[in-house]
Amino acid sequence: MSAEVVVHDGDDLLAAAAAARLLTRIVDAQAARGAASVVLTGGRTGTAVLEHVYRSPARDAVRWDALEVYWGDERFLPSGDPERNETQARKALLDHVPVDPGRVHPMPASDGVLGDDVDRAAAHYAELLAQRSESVTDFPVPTFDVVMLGVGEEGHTASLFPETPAVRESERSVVGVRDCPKPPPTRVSLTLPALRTGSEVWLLTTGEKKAEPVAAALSGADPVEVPVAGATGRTRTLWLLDSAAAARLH
Ligand SMILES: O=C1O[C@H](COP(=O)(O)O)[C@@H](O)[C@H](O)[C@H]1O
Repeated sequence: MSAEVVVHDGDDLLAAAAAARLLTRIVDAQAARGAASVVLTGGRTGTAVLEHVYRSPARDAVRWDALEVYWGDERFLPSGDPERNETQARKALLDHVPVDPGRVHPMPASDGVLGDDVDRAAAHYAELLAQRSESVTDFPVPTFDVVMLGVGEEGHTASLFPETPAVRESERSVVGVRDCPKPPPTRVSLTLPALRTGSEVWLLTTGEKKAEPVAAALSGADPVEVPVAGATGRTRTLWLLDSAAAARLH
């Protein structure tokens, strides 16, 4: 299945349009199944999308108490740290809508009950996903209606960086990641096989620095070298770009 690419004229327009898509996808899934499940991304674009969801009048069409929320990756920092993807998502949206706290599933923090062992944190999140698995796919993770992901300048997605054991992982759904080239160095990430269980995978990114990895991924790069090239959805892979990030596409 080929990827779809939608290019918007500017980062704010991209975030607004992606927010509209996300609201529609959640409402449709809830109408069909009574529930919806999303995987959030960190980063500027992913957070801007959540801010737009919060500002949209259509947010009231969502049954927030019937939404399962997961994360694709997390910076392994103390709870509440402003650099945590969870903290940013809560500030942008989750603190302002009536989500069911029992359905919001942040990755562990480095000062939590599991201690500061990132591998233990990853195993714990993998167990949480396995317990919520509905066997829609061969991998022990829940049904994800939408997996939202960002793109790093060197082609990383979630916290899967080029040429690392994490991007090569094929058995586990969640891994601890150390020595990341982008700070903070220690992170927790879903693996490519886990991300690929998503019904729809959306890659959101903006800016000229992302043009090269975007072009490489869409030209069929090896995911070990350009991890975002390996992030595909079961029914849809959708790239949502601004003009600058799309500049090297032909
Ligand atoms: O560190 C991270 O960065 C990427 C991309 O972020 P951006 O600000 O360049 O859009 C993000 O996808 C990932 O979740 C996050 O942990």
